[in-house]
Amino acid sequence: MTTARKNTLTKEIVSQAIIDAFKKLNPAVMIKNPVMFVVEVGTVITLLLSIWPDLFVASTVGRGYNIAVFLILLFTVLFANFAEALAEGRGKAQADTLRKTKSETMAKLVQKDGSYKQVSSTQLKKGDVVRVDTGEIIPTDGEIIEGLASIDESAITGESAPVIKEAGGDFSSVTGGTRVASDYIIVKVMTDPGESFLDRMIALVEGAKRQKTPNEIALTTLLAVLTLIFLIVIMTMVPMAQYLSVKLDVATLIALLVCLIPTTIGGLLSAIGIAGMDRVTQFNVLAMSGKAVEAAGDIDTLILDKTGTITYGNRMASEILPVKGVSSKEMILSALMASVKDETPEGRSIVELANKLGESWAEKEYKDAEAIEFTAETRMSGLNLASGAQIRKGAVDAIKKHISAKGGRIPSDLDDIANRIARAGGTPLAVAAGDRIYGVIYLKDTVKPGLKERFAELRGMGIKTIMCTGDNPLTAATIALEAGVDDFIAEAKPEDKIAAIKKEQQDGKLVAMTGDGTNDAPALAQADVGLAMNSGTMAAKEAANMIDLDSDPTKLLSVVAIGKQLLITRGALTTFSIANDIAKYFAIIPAMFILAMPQLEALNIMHLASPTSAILSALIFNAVIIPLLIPIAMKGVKYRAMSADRLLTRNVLIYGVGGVIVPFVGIKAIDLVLQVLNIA
Ligand SMILES: Nc1ncnc2c1ncn2[C@@H]1O[C@H](COP(=O)(O)OP(=O)(O)OP(=O)(O)O)[C@@H](O)[C@H]1O
Ligand SMILES: [K+]
Ligand SMILES: [Mg+2]
Repeated sequence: MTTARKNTLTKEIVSQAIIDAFKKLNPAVMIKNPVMFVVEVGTVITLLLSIWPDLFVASTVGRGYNIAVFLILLFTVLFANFAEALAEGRGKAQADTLRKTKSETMAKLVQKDGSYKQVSSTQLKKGDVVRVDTGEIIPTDGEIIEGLASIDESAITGESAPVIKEAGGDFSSVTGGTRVASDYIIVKVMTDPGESFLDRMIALVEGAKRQKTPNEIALTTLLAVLTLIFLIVIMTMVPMAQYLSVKLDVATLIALLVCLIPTTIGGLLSAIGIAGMDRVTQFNVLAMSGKAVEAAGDIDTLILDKTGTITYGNRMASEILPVKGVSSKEMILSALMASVKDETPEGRSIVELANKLGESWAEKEYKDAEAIEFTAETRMSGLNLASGAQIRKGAVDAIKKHISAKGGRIPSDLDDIANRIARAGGTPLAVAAGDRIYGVIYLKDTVKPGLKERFAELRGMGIKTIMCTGDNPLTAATIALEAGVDDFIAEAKPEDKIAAIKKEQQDGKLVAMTGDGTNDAPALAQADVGLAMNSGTMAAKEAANMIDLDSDPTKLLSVVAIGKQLLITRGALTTFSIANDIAKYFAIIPAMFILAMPQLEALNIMHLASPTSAILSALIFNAVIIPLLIPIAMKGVKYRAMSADRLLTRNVLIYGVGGVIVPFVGIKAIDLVLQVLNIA
């Protein structure tokens, strides 16, 4: 698994966050966080009370008390703003590193007449065609339409090993900012200026485009409702106090309100969200929205493509086997003829092998032949010669159908040869010319290491893995066994992948899918979380809501872990925050009514020194708990792959019970300090 890029909190990020904390005091900004907005209103009122203590009612406490309450409330709001600013600051730093890779480059725009015109990469529009030679930077995201080259993607992925990219097939898309290491390529620009994946990643990480996620909106609403309820509770206290002929100071009422509303989670909520998104980008995954990251935390089923995901995918032809009655030379030649115009990696590897086996075919022979492109629908490719002869290669069942339709017969040993290849986990391609099948090509593929353990880990989290492949059942079964997936679908057409996703979704399951090919695009769009490989086609990346810049589909497991961690962190701190408030009842209520109802002394289990000290201690604790929890909010609670309910009980214990106990200790400690300093 790619180690996350470390994101240290530098001095300038912290100092900038302090400045931003003050800037965020602007009510127009604060209103977005209802809980903290109420605290800000309270701060303003206590400021007025510090100037005119008798503003509302004749004040029974000194000006000093009002000033103390005002200052503590001001810091409560500043601490909350600081937490958010810190998270944003870290995101901005991350965006700056990304922006550096988007260096401004000159590009060779291919004109209509074939000449090149030097333009700046920022002027390239969707549809433009540029030529990139060895050593040059690819100016923006696009698809290779001509040529083959090795691309150094280290600027984006940090991996220095160049990857082969070529026109056609699933490895044809290139990302702006990467460099052509050998040969040249002609690239069709696929994104408008400012719309490239990097631009979107930067906008997202900077929080500019970070719209609230469903989970966050729900929680914010809950917190707003809680705040409203406590506001009403406090309002009803005024007549009650009058009835008891107890004089209640406005500053004390505001202090009680702020202690009771969920300011701890209210102050940390956005920091948790921003930090969660930030963790995703640290894993080199570009998430289109926070929603996608959270959905990843709730995934039940993972649908994985075989070729290029579970296996390395650069399937190479390793043997060319004739059926009985066909000479090896004839078979090799027909395999060559079926592949000379096949741009896919499979096709190229067959030509290479045929050439190595001593066969070649003069270009003039097939120059005007019609190329039949491979598609996931037909699962065949080949040539239609000018003479009318048709040469095909493809999935065995597809070729059988093709030959039977021509009235040809199926060789008796075809299945044995094909099944032997499939049982070895290879992909057999049958080859036919006219109405005759000549033999089978053995496309070799290998399963990526370490998958078995990762899938077992997912199973531990209650996530089911399904391998979905266009390949034949035997090959699929062999690979599925070797990779250790829970289930597989063979000979899957794109609509079968979508059907599999819809079936799971109908069972109320959230489905995540990785893919890289164009035939994966519709399924990636249908899935709740679609992770496209950066090496995949643009169509796949456009359809997905996440892109893995390292093109490592097992990265989805990290994304799932991050998504889960984000949800758990938010849940844990909310539990802590609510639990937190219980202790404050014991600190403040007795303090407020002790004079009228001495029997309330029984509630003063912390034996706080005096009513004012009790209230100030609770208020100070309520403020400092926010910065104290910033590290957990930013790093996320420790997350280990264990079953969801075990994890839940663990967190309820720590943050629930902890949330009740900690304030008692904290408030008592502060009360003692206040005594020592004999402030109150
Ligand atoms: N270039 C090609 N020419 C002819 N047939 C091909 C070619 N590439 C693949 N095939 C055949 O088409 C089948 C389906 O290909 P497809 O890419 O949809 O699935 P896959 O690559 O085998 O597996 P996955 O769906 O996991 O990518 C392959 O199993 C193979 O038999
Ligand atoms: K509170
Ligand atoms: Mg494929």
